[in-house]
Formats: sequence, C-alpha cells, structure tokens
Amino acid sequence: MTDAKSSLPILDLQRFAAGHPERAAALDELRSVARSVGFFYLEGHGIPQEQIDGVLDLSKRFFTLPEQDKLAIEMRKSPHFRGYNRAGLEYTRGTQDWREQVDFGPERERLDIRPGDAPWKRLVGPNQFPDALPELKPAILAWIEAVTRLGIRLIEVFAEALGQRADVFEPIYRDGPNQLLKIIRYPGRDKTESYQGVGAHKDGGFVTILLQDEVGGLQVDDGKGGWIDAPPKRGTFVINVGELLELASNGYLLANIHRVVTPPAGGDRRSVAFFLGANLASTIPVLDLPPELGAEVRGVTQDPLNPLFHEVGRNVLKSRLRSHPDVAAAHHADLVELLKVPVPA
Ligand SMILES: O=C(O)CCC(=O)C(=O)O
Ligand SMILES: [Fe+2]
Repeated sequence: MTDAKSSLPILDLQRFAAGHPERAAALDELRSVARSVGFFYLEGHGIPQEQIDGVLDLSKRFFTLPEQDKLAIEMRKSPHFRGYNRAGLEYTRGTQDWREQVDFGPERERLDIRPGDAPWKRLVGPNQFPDALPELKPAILAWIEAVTRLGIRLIEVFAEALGQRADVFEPIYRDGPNQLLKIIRYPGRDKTESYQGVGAHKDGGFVTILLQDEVGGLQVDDGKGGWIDAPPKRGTFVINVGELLELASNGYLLANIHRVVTPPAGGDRRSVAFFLGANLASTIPVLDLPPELGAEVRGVTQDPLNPLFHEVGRNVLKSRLRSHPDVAAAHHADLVELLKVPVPA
C-alpha cells in the first residue's frame, strides 16, 4: 500500500532532541503548524511497530466479538464513562455519530464521594475490560503507558516552541494526567444515510495521538470552508492540538475542528484515539508568552454551544455528559440539571 497524499506536514520527534542540529528549525516548524492547522503527522516517536500493529489487531478482534460479549461491558453500567457503546449512542453537538467504541481511562479505584465534593470526582474509577478477550487488558494498559510518555514528550516540545521551560505544564499533570483512550470502529453506510462517523469537533486535552488503520476518513477544517484529508501513513501518528493548549496559549495555538466521514457500505474503519489531559483537580494556567508571540495571540474561540472552562475536571465532566446522554441520565441526573446539559428524550 502506498500512503495517500495529505497537505499536513510530517514532523520527526528526533529533531527536537537537545543538541540536535535541526532543533531550532523543528521548534519553528512546530510552532507554525500548531498555530495554523493544528494537525501533523509524527514520525520518530519511538513506539515499536509491533506494539502499534498489536493494539490495532486486538481492537479489530474486540469488535468482531458477539454482541453480547461487547454489551457485557456497556458504558451505561459505568458512572465513570468507561466501556462499550454501540453505534448511534454518541452525539456530537446534538447530532448522532455512527461508530462503536470502547472508552478507557486511568485505572483507579472509585472515590468515596461526600456531599459537597466536586462533581468531577465521579469520573475517577475502574475501567471495564471484556472477559471474552483477556489479552485486551494488558495491551490497553501498556498502550496507555506508552502514549502517555509520548504525549508528555510532545507537550514538552510544545512548551519549548512557546518559549517556555520544557516542564512548564508539569504541575498540572504530575499528580496523574487524565487520559482517555478509545478503540473505535466506524461501520460503512450507504451514501443515502448520514455520513457522520463523528461530527465536527475539537478535542479537549493537551494533545491527541491518533492511530488509524488503512481506510482513512479523518478530515481537518482548512479554515476556508473546506476539509483537508488526513489519510493514514504507516508508522506515523496523527497529532493534534487540544483545547488545553489553546487555552494555555490564549489562542496562540489552534485546537482545530475535525471530523470522520463514514466509510462506504460494505467496509469499515478502525482507529485508536488517545487524548492526554491534565490532572482533573488542576486549573489551566495562561502562559506568559514572549512578546513576539504574545503580540499574536487570538484569544480563545468561545463557542456558545460548547463553553470552555479553565478548571479541568469541570471541563471533562461537561464533555462526557454531553457526549453520553444515556450514561448521564442513568448515573448523573442531578448533574445534568446542574450543568444544563440537554438530554434527548
Ligand atoms: O477516529 C478518528 O480518526 C478520529 C476520532 C476523533 O476525532 C475523536 O474521537 O475525537
Ligand atoms: Fe477528535
């Protein structure tokens, strides 16, 4: 298979290493890409191809399990928004997405919640793993570990590209970042049906690290009313800036809008999407940028349909409640009221 063309650039993580002769040029490139389109391909990331192939293969095997084995870990059973969702249960800006998926997060004990505690504490808890595919659990936990390390390296280079110390974000992830990992399958559909695999949206974390199979369908807003295709390139990940980096840079960096178009009927597409977030108890700082960058901040684009908060836990909870109205209704009816999140009847 030859890789399809894309106008998104490819950056090599090795070029950012201390002492590398191209380091300054690499930082300039990253700053410009992360500000203009907010998406790029990453090579030189150090994650072995066998691990990449392994996680994609296990995710394919999960989705071919009998429905009852998948439903055994249905998200509706988890107040922490972990587990399996059939296609059609997730909404983006109120419109139905068409993908089945399993969501995983940090593997923790659930917290003992007391009256008056911050509502985001309900997000903390265990994952659901399928008994029918026991190999999935160790592979997913190892993947979360590998991509978390990579994600932290990426936010270090983003920090440097913004003229900051590499560890400027450390205080807001050192007590444990909040990760979200999704294994996803987009079933093919007839052209007469909706083509929304996942509707146009921005991602919420610092960065997203996306692994996709050979099918393609991811598209990035070109800022001119059109879409840039981001087809798979073997051995690379698609990386994009999330809302936390846009907030911290006061809009210098761009958390860009993207979507996935459903594959044609008869086929399907799989992806493994990882979102590195900050600690749920933390608050996103606004960085003090060097004057030449500070002069170019745009402020954060506030969307009335999707307000952004600097308090991380509140932001994550809001987005989980909005994406999964069935879980919200089953476990968090009181918060739905509180956060004024519309739940379809
Ligand atoms: O599946 C993909 O390629 C991207 C999915 C995505 O954008 C998301 O889940 O936020
Ligand atoms: Fe996304």
